[in-house]
Amino acid sequence: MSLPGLELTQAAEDRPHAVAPPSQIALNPGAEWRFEVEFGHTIKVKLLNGTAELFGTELAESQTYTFSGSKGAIYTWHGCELEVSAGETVTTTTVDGSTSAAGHGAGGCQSEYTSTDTPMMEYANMHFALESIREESQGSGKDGPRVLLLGPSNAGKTSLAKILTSYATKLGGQPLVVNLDPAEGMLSVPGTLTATTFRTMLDVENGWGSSPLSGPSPVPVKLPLVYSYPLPSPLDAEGSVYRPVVSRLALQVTERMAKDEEVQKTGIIVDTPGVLGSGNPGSLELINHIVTEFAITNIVVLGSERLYHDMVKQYDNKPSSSAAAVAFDERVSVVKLSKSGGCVDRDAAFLKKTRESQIRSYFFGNSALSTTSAITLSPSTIQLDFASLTVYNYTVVSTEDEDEDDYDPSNLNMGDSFLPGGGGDDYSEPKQESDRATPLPGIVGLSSNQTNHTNSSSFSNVPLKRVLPPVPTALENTLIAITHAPTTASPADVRDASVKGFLYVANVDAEKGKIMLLSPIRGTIPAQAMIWAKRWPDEVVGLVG
Ligand SMILES: Nc1ncnc2c1ncn2[C@@H]1O[C@H](COP(=O)(O)OP(=O)(O)OP(=O)(O)O)[C@@H](O)[C@H]1O
Repeated sequence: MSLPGLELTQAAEDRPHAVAPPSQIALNPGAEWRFEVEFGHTIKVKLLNGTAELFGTELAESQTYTFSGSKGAIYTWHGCELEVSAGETVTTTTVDGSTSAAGHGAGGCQSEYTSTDTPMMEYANMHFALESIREESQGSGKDGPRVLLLGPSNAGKTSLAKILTSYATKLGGQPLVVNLDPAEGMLSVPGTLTATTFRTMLDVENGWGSSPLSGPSPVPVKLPLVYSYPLPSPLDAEGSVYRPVVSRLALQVTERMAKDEEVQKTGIIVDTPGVLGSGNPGSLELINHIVTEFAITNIVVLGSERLYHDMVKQYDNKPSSSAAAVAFDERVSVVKLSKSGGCVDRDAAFLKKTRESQIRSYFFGNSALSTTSAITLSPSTIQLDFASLTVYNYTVVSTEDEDEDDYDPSNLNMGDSFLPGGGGDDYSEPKQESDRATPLPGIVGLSSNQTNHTNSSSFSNVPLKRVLPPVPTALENTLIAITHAPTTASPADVRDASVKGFLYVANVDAEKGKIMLLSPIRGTIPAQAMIWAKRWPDEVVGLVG
C-alpha cells in the first residue's frame, strides 16, 4: 500500500538495531505471556501447539499474528507453545517524526515475561455467574444481566470487557457492548461513545475488530452505534454534555434489547473511563446516571477497594432501575475482582499514539499492521466551501482550554432561529423520553434535568453552537462527525443524533473560505449537521501527505 503520507516502509538502514531471532515460549496450564511492543515495531506471534487466547479470543494454531503499539497477554488454560519473532519496522503512527527502537525482549518486545499469577480463574467464574443469570432469565421475559465495569485507569476494565464478550459469544450469546470511555474508541475513533452487538469472535490483532467502511474483512465486521462526545473526560462541563449523550445511547440500547431476543438474553457489558472510578468530585453522580440509565444489575469493581465499598453501600442488593425490577425482584449485585498484575500504565505519549493509530485506521484501514484481518480502505479528499457545511462545536471551556471563542457573541442566542429537527432525511432517532430511568435512590446532587433525558425541544442549555464563517484555522488536522441530524436540527437534536461517519480536515484555506476534507469513502459529503471535534481527540498532524 502506498498512500500519500503513510510512509509505510522504512529503509533497512534506518532501523534502530538488529532484531532478535525467533524465540519459543512454553506456557504451562494457567500461565500467560505478557508483552509490550512499541509503535514503530512489530512482532509476530504463532501458536505452535496447545491452546491459547488473547483477552478471551482464541488464537488459531500455526496462524501468524502481528502486533504493534500493543500491550497484552496470551493466556493458556491447558498449556501451549508460542513462537515469537520480529516483524517489520513501520512508522505508521509516528507522525511526530519519532521512531521507536525495538526492545531487547523476544521478537524485539520492549518487555515480555511469563506469569502464573493471573486472575483469569476469577474472570472465568464471573463469566459463568453471568451465564447462569442468562439461563435463569431465559423464557421468563426478564432481560439478561447488564454489567457495569468500574475501576481506576489501567485497572484492566477494557481487557475484562473483551474477555467477558469473547466468552459470551463463544457460547452463542450476543452481548451488547457499550463503550463510555471517550479516550479510546471501540470500533470507532476516540471522542465517541458507542454500542455494538457482538455476534462473532473478537479480533486477536485489533481487539474489538473492525467496523465496515469499504474494504473486505476476513473477520466479520461489527456495526457500532456511535455518538459524538468530543471532550476528553466525562466530567468536562460538569457532566452536562456526557449525561444526555449517555441517556440517548442507553435509550437506543434499551430499544435494541427489546427488539432482539438474543441480545436481550445475553445482556449488556458497559466499559467505563478510569476517571469515573477515581473518586473525583462528580464521578459518583455520573456512575449513578449510568447505573440508572442502563438499568445495571451487576457492578464489577476492579482495582479499588474504596470504590468497591462505595458501590456496595450505594447499590448492593438494591432494586435495579429496570421497569421489570419489581415484577422479578431484580436486584443489583456488586462484586470486586482482582486487577491483573499484568496491567500496564500507559503514558500520555503511548495513549496519544494509540488514538492516532485508531484515527489512521479509520481512514486508511489496518493493512500495514494486520496479517489476519487486514482491511485496506480507499479514502478520498474533497475541497468544499466551509460556508456550505452546517458545523457545530461544543463551547464548554475547561481549565486548560482557554482559547478565545470562535463565535460572534450575537450568535449565542441564535437558538431561537433553529427549528427542532423534524422528520428529515434518515434521521430516525426516537424522540420519546426514556421511561425506564427512574433514578436510583441515595445519590445526592442530581437534579431532575440531569437525570432525565433532555427534551429535544429545549435547547437553551446545550453548549453546542454553530460555527459560522470565516472558517477557523483551528479546524486543520481535526475531525468532524457527520451526524444523522438534518442541517435544520436544533442543537439538542444534533447532540442527540448518532453519527454516520467522520471527516478529517486536511487543510484550511482561510482566505478562500475552503477546507480540504479526507473522507473514508468516495462520494459526496452528506448534507447533515456536523460536530467539530475541536477539543477531542487531539489533532493528528500529517494524516494526508
Ligand atoms: N494480563 C495482562 N498482561 C499484560 N497486559 C495487560 C494485561 N491486562 C491488561 N493489560 C494491558 O494493560 C493496559 C491497561 O488495561 P485496560 O485497557 O484493560 O485497562 P482499563 O482499566 O480499561 O484502562 P483505562 O480506564 O485507562 O481505559 C492495556 O494496554 C492492556 O492491554
